[in-house]
Amino acid sequence: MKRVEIVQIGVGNVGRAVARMVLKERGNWLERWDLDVRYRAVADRSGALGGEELLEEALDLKERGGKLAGLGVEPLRYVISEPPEYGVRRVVLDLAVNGAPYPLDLQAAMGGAGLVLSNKGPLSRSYREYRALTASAGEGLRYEATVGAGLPVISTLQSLLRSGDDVYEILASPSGTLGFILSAVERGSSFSGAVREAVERHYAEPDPRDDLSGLDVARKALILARALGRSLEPEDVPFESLVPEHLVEVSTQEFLQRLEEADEAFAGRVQAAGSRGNVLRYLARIPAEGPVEVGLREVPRSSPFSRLSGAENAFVFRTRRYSELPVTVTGPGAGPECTASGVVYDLLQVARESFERSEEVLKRA
Ligand SMILES: NC(=O)C1=CN([C@@H]2O[C@H](COP(=O)(O)OP(=O)(O)OC[C@H]3O[C@@H](n4cnc5c(N)ncnc54)[C@H](O)[C@@H]3O)[C@@H](O)[C@H]2O)C=CC1
Ligand SMILES: N[C@@H](CC=O)C(=O)O
Repeated sequence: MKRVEIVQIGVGNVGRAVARMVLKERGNWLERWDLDVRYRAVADRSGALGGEELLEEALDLKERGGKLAGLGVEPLRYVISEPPEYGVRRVVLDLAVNGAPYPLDLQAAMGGAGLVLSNKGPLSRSYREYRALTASAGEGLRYEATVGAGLPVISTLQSLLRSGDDVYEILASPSGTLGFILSAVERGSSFSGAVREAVERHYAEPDPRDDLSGLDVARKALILARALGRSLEPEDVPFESLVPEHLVEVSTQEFLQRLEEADEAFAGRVQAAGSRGNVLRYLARIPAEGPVEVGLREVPRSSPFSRLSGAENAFVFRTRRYSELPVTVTGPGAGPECTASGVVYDLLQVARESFERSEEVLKRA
């Protein structure tokens, strides 16, 4: 039997969907691939809860907004520092937000653990830190869910590059939240109502201003650019904010309460574009060379981006082999269930490939 242990950082909307999917599906993995997947720990900001005894209770507690500390935790760094039992493969799932887990991700990767990310933070720090993480994790790193949630975006890009194609540029509408808000306002919803709905559907980042400011799109663009082989720094991807100036500094709670203050101006922008026969979409252009562009664009109704609705994303890959008719990946680009699918697929790939690699080494010895 091939034994795998998960250390999961982050038990938010995506984290809980992943844990529930693993608990539901793992019987099939055991039957199909002889893969025995268990939780070593789940962690939030208050610490790491070991084992599976209290896992269901922990998921319910987090759903209600509680902290794992209430169930008894140890520091996550202790769990990461302690190697798994002999023969057990560890996979760390970083499903937290922003860059804080980076040192632990790096430590885990250096210790030989697999690393699966939906968190864009660790891959969108300085280029030096990006290289340190990707070089340490090697083939054990997967990050499909960081761009386009469960859509096959990173894997499409990698398969184009690995098969020897030249990717000239990627054009994308990569924000579920901004796509949802812009298409809802086009249909007559208020900006405030659309933002609140994107939050309720768990499309948005914990602070929705990280979506509205363009930061989340810029991070995705940086991840794609780096996957294309470009050694860019975060400041090489400037982005255009849609957050009203006077609501930048207030708390998240106050921001959500005062959203109505932005309704009129936002509706005005959308209507102005409409009167010219266009729609607004928040887009990214990632060329193989030259500046990466991220911002709000007015696009004609004939553009494939204008047809996107709700949390739908689109990624258009223009390459040497696909120049006239580009490769396009489209579908829902946000939401806990879709994102969890991407994470769980990566987890299985990392785990199975890790066993395959060691079988090859044994065969050669
Ligand atoms: N919600 C979505 O549709 C998608 C989300 N993502 C990414 O997945 C990640 C998780 O998203 P959600 O679950 O929606 O957010 P969330 O806010 O519901 O959950 C994040 C969790 O991470 C925990 N956390 C934050 N910093 C931590 C740290 N240093 N150590 C341990 N735990 C920490 C928080 O306590 C929180 O429970 C984010 O990075 C997000 O950008 C990616 C694709 C789609
Ligand atoms: N907040 C993000 C979630 C996925 O990355 C989005 O809305 O696209």
